[in-house]
Amino acid sequence: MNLPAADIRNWSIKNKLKAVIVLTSLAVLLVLFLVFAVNQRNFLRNSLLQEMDVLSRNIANNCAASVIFNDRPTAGETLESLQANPQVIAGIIYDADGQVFSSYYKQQTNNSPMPYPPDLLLNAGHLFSGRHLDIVQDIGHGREHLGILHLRTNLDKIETTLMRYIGFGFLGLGGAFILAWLLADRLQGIISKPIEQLATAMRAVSKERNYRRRVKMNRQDELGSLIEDFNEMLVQIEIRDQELRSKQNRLDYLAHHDTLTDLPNRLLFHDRLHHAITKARRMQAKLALLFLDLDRFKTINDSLGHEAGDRLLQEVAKRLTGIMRKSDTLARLGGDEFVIALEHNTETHEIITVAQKILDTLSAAYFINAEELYITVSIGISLFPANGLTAETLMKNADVAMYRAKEKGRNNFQFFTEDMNKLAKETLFLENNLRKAIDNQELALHYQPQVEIVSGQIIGMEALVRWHHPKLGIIPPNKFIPMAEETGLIIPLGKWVIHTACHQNLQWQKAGLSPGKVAVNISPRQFRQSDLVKTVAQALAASGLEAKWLELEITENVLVDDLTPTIAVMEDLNTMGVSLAIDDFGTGYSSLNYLHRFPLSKLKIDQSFVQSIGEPMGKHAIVEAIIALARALDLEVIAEGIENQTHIAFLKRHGCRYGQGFYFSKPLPQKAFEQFLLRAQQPQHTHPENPLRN
Ligand SMILES: Nc1nc2c(ncn2[C@@H]2O[C@H](COP(=O)(O)O[C@H]3[C@@H](O)[C@H](n4cnc5c(=O)[nH]c(N)nc54)O[C@@H]3COP(=O)(O)O)[C@@H](O)[C@H]2O)c(=O)[nH]1
Repeated sequence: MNLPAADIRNWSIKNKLKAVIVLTSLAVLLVLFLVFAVNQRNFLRNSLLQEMDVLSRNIANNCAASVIFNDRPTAGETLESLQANPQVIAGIIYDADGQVFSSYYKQQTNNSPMPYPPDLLLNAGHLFSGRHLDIVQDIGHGREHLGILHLRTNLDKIETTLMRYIGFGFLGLGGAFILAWLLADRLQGIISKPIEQLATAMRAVSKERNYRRRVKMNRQDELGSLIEDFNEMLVQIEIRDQELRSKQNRLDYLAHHDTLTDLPNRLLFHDRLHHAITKARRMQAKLALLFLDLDRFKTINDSLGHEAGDRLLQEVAKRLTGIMRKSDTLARLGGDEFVIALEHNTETHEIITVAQKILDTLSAAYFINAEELYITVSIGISLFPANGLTAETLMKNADVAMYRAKEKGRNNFQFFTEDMNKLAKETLFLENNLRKAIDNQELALHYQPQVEIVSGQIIGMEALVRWHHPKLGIIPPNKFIPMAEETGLIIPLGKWVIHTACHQNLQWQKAGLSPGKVAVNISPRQFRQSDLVKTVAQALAASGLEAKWLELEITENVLVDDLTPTIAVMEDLNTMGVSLAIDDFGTGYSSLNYLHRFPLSKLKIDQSFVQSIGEPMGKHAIVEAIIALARALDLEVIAEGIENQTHIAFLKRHGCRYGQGFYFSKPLPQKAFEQFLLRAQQPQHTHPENPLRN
């Protein structure tokens, strides 16, 4: 049998051990047996040699006389006595001349005459050759050499005896093999069993991934150490496995949850919504998706800082969790957006109850960093299957409905209708078009005069952007400025406004129209843009307008950002000679504590306060307070949104020096504003109530 080394290597340890034990035992026994056989052979040969030596001496002595007396018959008789020894096959007596004197050949033996003994035999006295022992004995009388006796004995008896021994030996070896095999089978277990147990445990561990499993065996040898090490290794793996599992669980949790609020995130919500839809489809049930977006959260975040914003979001999440049922899924999509999937209570009146509860719960006061805050929420609602059959469509439509809620004045909820989609598409259309509007020269500036209330003298004008859409006509800034802010388009748009306003103002000055300062609105995103100072400098340089004729209107939200960089930008502008006014003053979150630190020149009272003047619930006190504050801080004050004499009278009475509003003029296109400036220079056209009207 041919056993390649690779095959043997593939044998089990058990079989290898058995083979080693059995082969080793057999090899040892075989060697012992060979040694014994050789010894035995030598012993038998020596015994035979001694026996033949005695026999040959006797015969040599007995036939000495026959040789002396040349008595061949007696010598023949003496040789015949060899018959008694069956091993002797021939005996020959040679005389001193080497001639055969007498001979004996055993009967029934195919004997050919033996030649005279060779020198080798004569010198040694005996010789084992092949199957014979030849022995030579001197025949002498005293010192006289009479001849030699040559006896030949066959070795059959020795060989038979030896073969018997060998036969027994092989039988013994066979028995020893069986015994060794049985013993090996038991002995190998001492080594291979623990290894097998280890292997079984390893297989089980890798299959079941049960690292709590241990191999139990009490041994003090190397295998004991191996098992101990193996168990220790399992302990380590178990610890690592637990660590890994907890890390994986944590990662899994983080991948599916919002870390700030601990609510499910967009990914998990999408998954759950998908399941809820599948279930609803199977059960032919309804489903409601509520899309929540906090109103003016950005303002709070900007004014009170991100930490306060985060705490507010956490509190909102807590309140929402408090009013949700277990079957509802609440998630935070990111920023100030939350979503809720309602699987029960999906009748319209029930959804309205939930939505109203959300509005009420979230609008209650929040106390964050010792500040009392209020926030509202706009909710868009889409229904399965009426408003969409997939999670994506339901989300999109609820989002669209939420935007409608924002447009409807925030702090309300809206159910999705197909019309809304049309509107959303229009908004997208506008956004895409706005990108091209600057290059296509579709933007224009309108100008609204700013007036010294008492004298009616024009002190400047506010530049207000308009979009002349080739198909849609004039689009008011309220419709595209927020979108421009959101998309970042406000940066190129704002640049265009500053450049155009500076250029136009100088043209009017050159035409001798005394337009005064031009005020340009700067949105928060524009202000935060690092190159605002550069943009303004470039606009002044490009137009040639002196900086003192440019005023930038920023909203209060800008002031609540990081103070140091805000002040730095304002100071750079101031150093340049550009003045700064706070627009919509009184509506934001600016801290009066810090107001004096900003290099401002003007406060602009928000038109909502001005327009409430004369109304029963009018904000007269606020208007008065802003005027007083401006005076205290040595700032100019201008009221915007002046529409009638009542407003004028109140403002005059309380010392508000400047004003702006439809009372004086609506924002006018460039040409119309030129006419307005011209008329203002002609005192004969003065209106009885409004010096600027005719
Ligand atoms: N970042 C920029 N914002 C701009 C720019 N141009 C305009 N805007 C902002 O868009 C908002 C809406 O502006 P608009 O429709 O032009 O309305 C202005 C006036 O028309 C309106 N106004 C003025 N007087 C009266 C009044 O007596 N009654 C009345 N109902 N409305 C009046 O107020 C708007 C000016 O407001 P303000 O800027 O706060 O002085 C508006 O927020 C603009 O700021 C631009 O180029 N960049």
